[in-house]
Amino acid sequence: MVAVLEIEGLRKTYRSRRRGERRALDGFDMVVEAGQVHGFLGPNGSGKTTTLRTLLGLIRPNGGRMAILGQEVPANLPAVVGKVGAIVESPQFFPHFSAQDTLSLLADAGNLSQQRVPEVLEVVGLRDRAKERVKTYSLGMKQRLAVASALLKNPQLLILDEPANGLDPGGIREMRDLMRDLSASGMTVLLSSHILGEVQQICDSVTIISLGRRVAAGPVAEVLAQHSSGGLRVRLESSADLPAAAQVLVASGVRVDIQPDHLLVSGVDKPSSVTRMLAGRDLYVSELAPITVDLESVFLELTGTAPVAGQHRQVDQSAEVPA
Ligand SMILES: Nc1ncnc2c1ncn2[C@@H]1O[C@H](COP(=O)(O)OP(=O)(O)OP(=O)(O)O)[C@@H](O)[C@H]1O
Repeated sequence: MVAVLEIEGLRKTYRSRRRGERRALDGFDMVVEAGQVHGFLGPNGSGKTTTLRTLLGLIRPNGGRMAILGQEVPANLPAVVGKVGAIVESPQFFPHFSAQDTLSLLADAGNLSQQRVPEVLEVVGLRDRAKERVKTYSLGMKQRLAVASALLKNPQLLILDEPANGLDPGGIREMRDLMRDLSASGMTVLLSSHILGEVQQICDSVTIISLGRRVAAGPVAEVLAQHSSGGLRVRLESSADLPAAAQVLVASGVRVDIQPDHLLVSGVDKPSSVTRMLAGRDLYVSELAPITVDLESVFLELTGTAPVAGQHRQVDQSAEVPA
């Protein structure tokens, strides 16, 4: 696999009079391979936008290295900038311009073919409103215009910060299909999002950032598997047999948690051994299912941001740099 994007040991410290020196990125690493839709996930303030802005040369890092399409950036940014489309934070458009005029202007400014304008308007579903002023657009329509502007140059790498922001459920689904189509056409997509169910459906791979450091990365299925307990849910034909079944399993060295209508079993090599052991004692299994984890629970565990009853979590992910 070819890496379209590589980040190693990226560091960024912000200085302000009020808060002193704060570390937003603390040796962050990320690799995005060609043709993937890659999810970039992290709690508020964990360093995602700082990473993307640093990558695009908008802010200067304090250390580490980055490469886009094999070119070290920011040094070689001019050589790759034409192959990277990005929306980082909500872009602002002239409110009195139509989508068509906006894109036409951007195409001119970027020395791109005007033919791309109707093509991208069609792709993002704005064709029928293309001649109306941007100030009459809904949030979701402005978001679609932003994606259209990033697609104008038919980039090899598309970077989208919260692209589903403000989209209705139909729009979210269209955005999902659009990203799949773009990826199928060979484009690599880096997608920063907080909608984890969506990320789990769209993305091939993910990087999770917390406190300016990578806490997980890899294909979505692998990240989920690494954090799955490997446990099983076991139901019996009769719930009255659960205590007896638990005794049999515990005696064979398996960990068992008795629930009202099933057992949670962990530490089993082969699920079939559970069925065999219990059937040998005339206890019959009616359901044996692996306990699955989703991206949201993995994210909450790894970033330590699961809600705690009675507490209001304060959002501050940057760390104070010791004097
Ligand atoms: N210009 C700035 N000056 C000072 N601190 C900043 C600046 N920009 C960002 N920070 C701080 O850096 C940390 C990381 O912010 P960043 O915007 O990268 O987070 P994020 O992961 O994109 O968050 P969100 O999910 O809320 O968009 C935060 O603590 C933020 O307050």
